[in-house]
Amino acid sequence: MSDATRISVGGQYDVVIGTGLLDELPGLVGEGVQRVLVIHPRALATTGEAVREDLSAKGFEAYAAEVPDAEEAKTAQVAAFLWGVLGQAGFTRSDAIVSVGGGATTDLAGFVAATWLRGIRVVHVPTTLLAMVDAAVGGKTGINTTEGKNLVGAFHEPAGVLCDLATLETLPQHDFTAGLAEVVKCGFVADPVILDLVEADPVGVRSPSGAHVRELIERAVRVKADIVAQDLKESSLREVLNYGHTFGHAVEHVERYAFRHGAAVSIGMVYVAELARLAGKMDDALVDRHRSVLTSLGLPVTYRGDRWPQLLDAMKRDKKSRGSLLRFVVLNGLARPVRLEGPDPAILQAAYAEVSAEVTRGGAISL
Ligand SMILES: NC(=O)c1ccc[n+]([C@@H]2O[C@H](COP(=O)([O-])OP(=O)(O)OC[C@H]3O[C@@H](n4cnc5c(N)ncnc54)[C@H](O)[C@@H]3O)[C@@H](O)[C@H]2O)c1
Ligand SMILES: O=C(O)C(=O)C[C@@H](O)[C@H](O)[C@H](O)COP(=O)(O)O
Ligand SMILES: [Zn+2]
Repeated sequence: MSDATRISVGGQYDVVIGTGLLDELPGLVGEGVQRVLVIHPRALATTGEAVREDLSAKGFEAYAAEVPDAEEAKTAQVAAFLWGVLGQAGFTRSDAIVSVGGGATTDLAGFVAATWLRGIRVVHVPTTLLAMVDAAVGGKTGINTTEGKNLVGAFHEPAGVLCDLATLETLPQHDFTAGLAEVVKCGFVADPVILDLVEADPVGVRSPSGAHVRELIERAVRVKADIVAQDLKESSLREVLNYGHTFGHAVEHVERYAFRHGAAVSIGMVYVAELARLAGKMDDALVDRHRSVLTSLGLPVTYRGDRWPQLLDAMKRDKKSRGSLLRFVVLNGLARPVRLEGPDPAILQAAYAEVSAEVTRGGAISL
């Protein structure tokens, strides 16, 4: 009997969580589809080829394209390479893409699916914790430009998301830990039981086989599914999923993606908690809870203190900005997200001092 959990995203598609799910892939790719392109990163060459062979055995004209690992894949050049593959193989509007990989791969493959012939079918097979709980769900796709993170993209929902938990077994520890940052984010913005579960067993949840890991994945997916079902195109509510990302994306950009996304978001959540405290919206205990939960998982909560002009510049290009107005998602108490618009530049910098202070005292935890 299947152990799968199915979480519907607004009745449009399901996120399936379990093991041995690949049998479901041909059905999700769809009956009328002739050609399928499996897009996978270098690190998953064997898995990507196995998926391609399986689809081929099921009668599809199946191709595979290898892309660079991690953030190096999210470029216009790599997207153009994939458009070339699709063009040469003659992909039509009734053909499909399957992504097999982490969030960088699902973002890229989703973007290529959104733009090829103005939109073809895509199925995501996320293989990192972060991609399962966040990137593969909700239809945000994108690539980076020289100026910043995810600056080019489209909303393009998948036809389905298959989260095979067995794939997490080969994920390096630091990537699994980075994914926990987005799980914790869901705890702070919407589902505090997530925080209780992490606090009850911070060591156990750092392993894919940890007792509460599946529940954490399911809870985080439910948070995301519930929000994107109400506001796919981020006209308002969806912005809460960007908690910690204004500063986090700036760190990623300034560090030229040497930090994993989840690690940068971890620092970004502490930054925005400090900002909320300075704006009179968050008490000390909740700020401390950010630091203690994230630190207990081995996530970083500090950043070097000598990058303010670059960080501020990068934050201005955040998608929540409006004109010259910086906008942040902050918490006005646990699971009560609100907007903080155009904060006083003095508290913006003071919050930075709070996350950078510890670097000089004892050194940052890095991932
Ligand atoms: N679209 C969204 O809603 C959304 C949400 C969150 C994050 N993101 C994006 O997701 C990206 C981060 O995703 P990520 O943390 O999954 O990182 P990633 O995709 O960069 O993957 C991390 C590394 O793990 C490798 N890998 C993937 N699966 C593996 C496995 N099972 N075993 C061994 N190695 C494996 C990858 O090749 C890569 O080197 C960022 O670009 C971020 O902007 C998008
Ligand atoms: O789904 C969303 O909406 C999110 O904001 C989820 C984030 O975790 C994710 O990193 C997203 O890619 C950020 O989007 P961006 O619009 O700030 O580029
Ligand atoms: Zn994120």
